[in-house]
Amino acid sequence: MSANPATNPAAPAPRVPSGALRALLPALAGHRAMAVRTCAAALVDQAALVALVTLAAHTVGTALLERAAPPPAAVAALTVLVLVRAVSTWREMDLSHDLAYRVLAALRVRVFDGLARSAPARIAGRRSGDLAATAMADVEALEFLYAHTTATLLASGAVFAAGTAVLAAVEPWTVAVVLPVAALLAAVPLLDARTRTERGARVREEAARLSAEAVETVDGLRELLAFGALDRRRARLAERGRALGAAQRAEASWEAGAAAVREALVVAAVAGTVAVTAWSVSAGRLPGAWAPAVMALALGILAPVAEAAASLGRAGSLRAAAARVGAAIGAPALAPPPRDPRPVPDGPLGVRMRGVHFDYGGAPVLTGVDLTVPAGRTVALVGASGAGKSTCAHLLARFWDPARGAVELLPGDGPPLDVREAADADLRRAVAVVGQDAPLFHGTLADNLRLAAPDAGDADLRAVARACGVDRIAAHLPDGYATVLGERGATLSGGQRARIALARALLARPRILVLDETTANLDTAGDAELAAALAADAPRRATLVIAHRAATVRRADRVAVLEEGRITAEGTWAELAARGALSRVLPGA
Ligand SMILES: Nc1ncnc2c1ncn2[C@@H]1O[C@H](COP(=O)(O)OP(=O)(O)OP(=O)(O)O)[C@@H](O)[C@H]1O
Repeated sequence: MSANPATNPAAPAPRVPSGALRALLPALAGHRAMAVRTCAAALVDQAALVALVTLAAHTVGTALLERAAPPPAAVAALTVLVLVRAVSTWREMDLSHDLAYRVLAALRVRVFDGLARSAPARIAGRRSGDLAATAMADVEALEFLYAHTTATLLASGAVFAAGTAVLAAVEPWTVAVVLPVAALLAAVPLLDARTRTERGARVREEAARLSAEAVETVDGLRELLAFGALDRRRARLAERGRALGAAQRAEASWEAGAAAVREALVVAAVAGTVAVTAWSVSAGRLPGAWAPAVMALALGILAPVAEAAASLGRAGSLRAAAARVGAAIGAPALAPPPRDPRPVPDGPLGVRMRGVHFDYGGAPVLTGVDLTVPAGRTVALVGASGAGKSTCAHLLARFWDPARGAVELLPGDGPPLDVREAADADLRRAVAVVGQDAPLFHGTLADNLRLAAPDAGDADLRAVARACGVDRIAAHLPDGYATVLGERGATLSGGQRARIALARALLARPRILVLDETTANLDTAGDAELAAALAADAPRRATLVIAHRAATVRRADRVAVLEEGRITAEGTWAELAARGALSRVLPGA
């Protein structure tokens, strides 16, 4: 079993870059006016409370000494302060949460943009549950930072400064008690900032792991059941849950310790203030009636400092979440948008890979692929499993860029256009890739078909659906094309999903179509039916077919063999079969 940092204190703590919290603060920039209003409300809220307790203490002290009812003006002022405090508390909470939720909504979109920009390689390297944790739980955790920390810190600082000035004017010795206690309160979260960050990072990491395991388990429930692996998986989930619990417990007990230290400091401040005030009264420096007010003011300005110190401490444990969100937001684009995008010319298009080298950060996958699919032609790409065929498909659609070489669009007239320079929207309209298990989305069958062509009319939709056999699927669904498909199309068979995925691509009328094992889930008759659907307007597009099935490959105009990272043979089926170039990659050819 792997060492668990939450249960094994010797394990290296997750590394969190410094400045992670600060790096996210510009997210407030778009909401400056609201942030200022939130800080103002927090300031009024805290100031009203300090004024209220100070005035109340003074009123009671005076009434006791003079044995007289408090004057109506003092009662009225106290009433007003209670009302101001009530309204400002409501206003501060309302504004701070409004601000926090607006910022979080914008952050979620930016995290999604970052993932989309760096997908799909990034997604391949991380588990989807982990990504979901980043996008949702980490962003959610930051609510505390935006809603509670920033405004609390500023307001308590201002109230403390003003209160200290008043104390200094009335009885300077009380400042000698208040200042060191406030300094210690502020220092506690700073002193243990590093370990606090590490503990917070462990909690978030364990939560992300648990989320990844849970998503994977639910996704693979059928396989786990079929292979009798459910109990083992359950035990693993329980272990992950325990690890998360241990990390949370470690964080909570430290938090409890920090709270106890804060309380002890406040108690010391109470004792010190009582002693100093008594001494001041007995020395005749302070009128007796003022003593309760001075004590109330001293403690009243320390309470927000203690609260701010607690917020600062909790914010420190959010550093890991902030770092992950920041990393997702700042993820570099794997296919950066062109600086000076060029439109993709109208008319027929071919596509060419020229000297393409590519790797996923490890061993080279493609080492100089030269492959041309002319407009109006169909080329089949064959190769052993893992040879890099899907990688070629993804490069053609510009999910990634080659390390060396180029992918070029070949217009009927005019020079080749490097896909790195093509306007993204034009490129997406021109090129479609249909994989073996293209995911469907929660929504109606018609919505799924219109994914790439939202404006396609009903007549076009039905014609394409008929050609791909999707009309027969719709006929068996309760509401036909208006039937809501389950998440990822889970209610459909693999072959049905393949038909819908192909119809979805054809409806968008791509000029370059890449079929990556699209019909692998279909029987021979289904494969032939989809081939006929494709043949109908094959002359008006360039088609690259990646397949392991001989019948599918045979229909192509030309066949290219991908081996050891490059094209080792190319020609018609008959030519290659005669040379024996296909037998290695297509058994029986
Ligand atoms: N996202 C990824 N990150 C890292 N390595 C990857 C990634 N995708 C593919 N690979 C690796 O790149 C190599 C080529 O994979 P690719 O999917 O292109 O092969 P393929 O020829 O399409 O295989 P198959 O016929 O089995 O689908 C393999 O070694 C694979 O493990």
